[in-house]
Amino acid sequence: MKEISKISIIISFLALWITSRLNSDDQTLIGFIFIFSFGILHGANDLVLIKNLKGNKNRSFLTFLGIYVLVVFISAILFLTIPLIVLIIFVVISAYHFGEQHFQDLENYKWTWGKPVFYLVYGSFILLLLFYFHNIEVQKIIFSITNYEISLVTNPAPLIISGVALLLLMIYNYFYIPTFKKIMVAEIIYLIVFALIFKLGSLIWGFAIYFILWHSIPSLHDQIKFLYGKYSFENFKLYFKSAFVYWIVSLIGIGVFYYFLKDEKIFDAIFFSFIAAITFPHAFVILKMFEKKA
Ligand SMILES: CC1=C(/C=C/C(C)=C/C=C/C(C)=C/C=O)C(C)(C)CCC1
Repeated sequence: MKEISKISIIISFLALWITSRLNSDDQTLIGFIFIFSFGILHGANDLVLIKNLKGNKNRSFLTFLGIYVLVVFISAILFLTIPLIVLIIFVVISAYHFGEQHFQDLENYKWTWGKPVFYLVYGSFILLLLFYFHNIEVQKIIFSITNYEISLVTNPAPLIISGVALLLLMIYNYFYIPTFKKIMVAEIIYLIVFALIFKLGSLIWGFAIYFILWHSIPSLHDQIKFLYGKYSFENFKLYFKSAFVYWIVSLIGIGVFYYFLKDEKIFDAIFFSFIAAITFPHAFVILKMFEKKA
C-alpha cells in the first residue's frame, strides 16, 4: 500500500468517527474549510505546472496566464448560457480526473483505452455514490445551476450501471493487471469506507473527505514530485510559496461573488460553478503532467 494511501485511510476512519460526533451544519462548515484550503491549493499551481511541461519552458508566463484566464472566463460564460451541457461535461471530466489521480500507479493495459475507461468508471461510481445518498440536495443544487430537474439523480440506474461496470473492470484487472491484484482488497475497503462516510455525513462533508484526502493531498504530493524531484516538507513549502498568490486570488474571487450575490440559497450553486470553471484547465494540466511522467 502506498504511504499516502495509508495516511488517507487512517484519516478517513477518523473522519468516519467524527461524522458520528458532529451535526450536519458543522460537518458542512468544516467541509468547506477543507475545500477552500487543500482543495483550492492543489489547483493553485497550475500555471507553474504548465510552464514546466516539456516544450513550454521557453514560452512566456504571461501567455499561459492569458490562456488560463480566457479558459476560466469562457467556461464561466458557457456555464451561464448552456449550464446543463457544461455541468454534464464537468461531472464527466471530474470523474476521469478523480480516477486518474487514484489509479495513477497502475501499469498500462493491453488495450489503449483500458486505463482511461477504468479511470472514468471509477470516478463516475464515486460521484454517483455520493449523489445517490444525497439525491434531493444534489437535485436542488443542479436545479439552481441549470433550471432543470434531473430525475436521473434520484434514479439508482446510473449508480447500478457504473457499479456493475466497475465490478467487471476490477475482476478484469485482478487477472490481467498485476499491480491491481495487490491493492484489490484495500480498494474494496476504501469503497466501503467512502460509502459509509457519504451515507452518514452531509453532502459537502462527504465530498470534502473524498476530495481532500483521496484527491487533493495525493495530487499535491505528485505535483511536488513532478516540480521538485521528490516530496519533502521543504518542497511542500516551495510549492506553497509559489501557489500562495493564486490561492489567495481564488479565495478572494469566490468571496467577491458571494458578497455581491449574497444569497445563501444559491451559495452551493455559485460555489460549484466556480469550482467547475477552474477545474477545466486544471484537469487538462494534470493530464499532461501524468502523460509526461508515464
Ligand atoms: C458534489 C456535487 C457536484 C459535483 C461536484 C464535482 C464533480 C466536483 C469536482 C471537482 C474537481 C474535479 C475539482 C478539481 O480537482 C454537483 C454535480 C455540482 C452537484 C452538487 C454536489
